[in-house]
Amino acid sequence: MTAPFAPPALPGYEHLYSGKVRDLYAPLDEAGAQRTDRLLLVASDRISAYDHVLDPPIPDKGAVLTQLSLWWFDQLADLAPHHVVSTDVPEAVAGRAVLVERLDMLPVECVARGYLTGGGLAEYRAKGEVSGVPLPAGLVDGSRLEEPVFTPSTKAPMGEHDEPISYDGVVAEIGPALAEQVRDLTVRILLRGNEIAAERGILLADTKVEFGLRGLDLAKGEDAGEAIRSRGASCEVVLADEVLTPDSSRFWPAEEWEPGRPQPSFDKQFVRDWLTSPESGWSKDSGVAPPSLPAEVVQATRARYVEAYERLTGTPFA
Ligand SMILES: C[C@H](c1ccccc1)n1cc(-c2ncnc(N)c2C#N)cn1
Repeated sequence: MTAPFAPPALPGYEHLYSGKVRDLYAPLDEAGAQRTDRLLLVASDRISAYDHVLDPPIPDKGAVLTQLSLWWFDQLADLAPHHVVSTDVPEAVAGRAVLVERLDMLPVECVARGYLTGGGLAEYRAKGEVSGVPLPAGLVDGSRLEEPVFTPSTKAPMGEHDEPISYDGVVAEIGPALAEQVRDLTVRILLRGNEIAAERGILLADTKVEFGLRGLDLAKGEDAGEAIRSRGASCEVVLADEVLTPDSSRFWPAEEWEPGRPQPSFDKQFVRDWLTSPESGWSKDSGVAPPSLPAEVVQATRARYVEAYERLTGTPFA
């Protein structure tokens, strides 16, 4: 795997954690201690495909996806409160970072699928259902589902794949009231997202959102899971992380939708096509890091991120 791109040191912040494409920091107080009420969520220009972080980064990808997520939080504000506090962030990450309220995160990756593909399609082909929800016979890759299906998974440790869990598994984790609330919210977020995106020529096949709790007030040393199960139902559920971006959702160009085959990705198709072409000299089953992307693939991919932002928001990307 290509050496991961080191997240920038940010004076006044402590780097906590890096995912494939995002970095998490804690703001420090005057005494240099971590603030416990805020986090800085930074979107890098890194892009991943076939489980590899690719090289080079895509210029402006972090900023485009941050600005898109902020726009979606506004579009969804009537469905759920969100965690965004401010976009007043260090110059080094201007436009691609958000100061957020630190929440007690629910240990569930909340996924809703409006179209059948990927892991959901594989489960359907094996069992005729997905996440315990029976589906009609005869569905194919890219079939639109009558209504979105909630297909949650557990949060896997860094670098591992999330494990699908049943709705009952979610109930066991966070209690029946919260489970119902996050399932309904996740489905409504995808429906709203598609109402808006479809008009602009983009289909959101599926999305992953994360929720946190406001008001849990964990005592020192208290087990978060126990507290969520016992008191979580009386807390406020807050939409966190990023929302309805090409990194958290499958973006498909609507005019190319054709059930019965893998759908082209709105944003990652140039990368996938090049990496799987003879020109790259790479094989996705090789287990070795992919070669660096050619400049024209980088630029074409940047243009697709910008195009998605401008189509959805109706605003030029500055
Ligand atoms: C998965 C995501 C992540 C982001 C960036 C880099 C790696 C992972 N993450 C989000 C929190 C988090 N924790 C407490 N309160 C919050 N408001 C949030 C948020 N968002 C913890 N991890």
